[in-house]
Amino acid sequence: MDKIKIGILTCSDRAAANVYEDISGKEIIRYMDEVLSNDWEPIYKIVPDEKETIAGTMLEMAHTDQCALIVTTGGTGPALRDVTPEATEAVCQKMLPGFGELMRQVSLQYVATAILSRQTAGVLDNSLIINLPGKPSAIRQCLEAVFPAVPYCLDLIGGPYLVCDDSKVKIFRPKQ
Ligand SMILES: Nc1ncnc2c1ncn2[C@@H]1O[C@H](COP(=O)(O)OP(=O)(O)OP(=O)(O)O)[C@@H](O)[C@H]1O
Ligand SMILES: Nc1nc2c(c(=O)[nH]1)N[C@H]1C(S)=C(S)[C@@H](COP(=O)(O)O)O[C@H]1N2
Repeated sequence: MDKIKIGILTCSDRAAANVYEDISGKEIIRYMDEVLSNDWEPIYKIVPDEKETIAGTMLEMAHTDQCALIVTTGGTGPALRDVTPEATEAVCQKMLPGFGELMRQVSLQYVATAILSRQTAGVLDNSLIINLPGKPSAIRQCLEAVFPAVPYCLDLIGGPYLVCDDSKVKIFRPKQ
């Protein structure tokens, strides 16, 4: 069987310019390695905070690389150059606002500034895109909150059948 492809997209001017090491993107890869029982392969890219570049990379990951899931980090805040949610909205046919709502609610337990993130999620053809904040500590906090619903979402959009280590994530698939 083909490996499931997952896009990891770090949106950060400074990580793209090698001012700092991209810890957050690597943390997303580590999380997927820990929880997924499927054979999977990361398609990993770091781009600056440019809406057209981010949107173009999302389209490439979805259509050319056939990524079932695309997880972004960074660029979700209120600063002028934070445009990851705008890029996500530009390419998605459907938005899934519940992802952002839950991630902000969970993040508020850790930082009062959680409300500054405009992180969202949406469906681009057969791919699910999820935005995470840039802070390395936010990655696990946010993914743990939403991941139980991710496999069923992929089922509904014609993606691959995800299986997780039950001791790490309790996947929820409603009975059909
Ligand atoms: N990908 C990352 N890897 C490691 N640390 C990061 C990353 N993204 C953000 N950080 C850390 O979180 C802090 C706050 O992130 P900030 O919101 O300013 O980043 P950003 O908007 O994603 O990146 P930039 O401003 O370079 O485009 C940064 O100063 C940095 O210490
Ligand atoms: N879980 C979690 N969520 C978080 C944070 C965090 O440290 N942990 N940082 C907040 C802050 S300070 C900002 S400005 C916004 C947007 O961050 P971004 O622009 O790096 O995406 O995410 C927020 N959400």
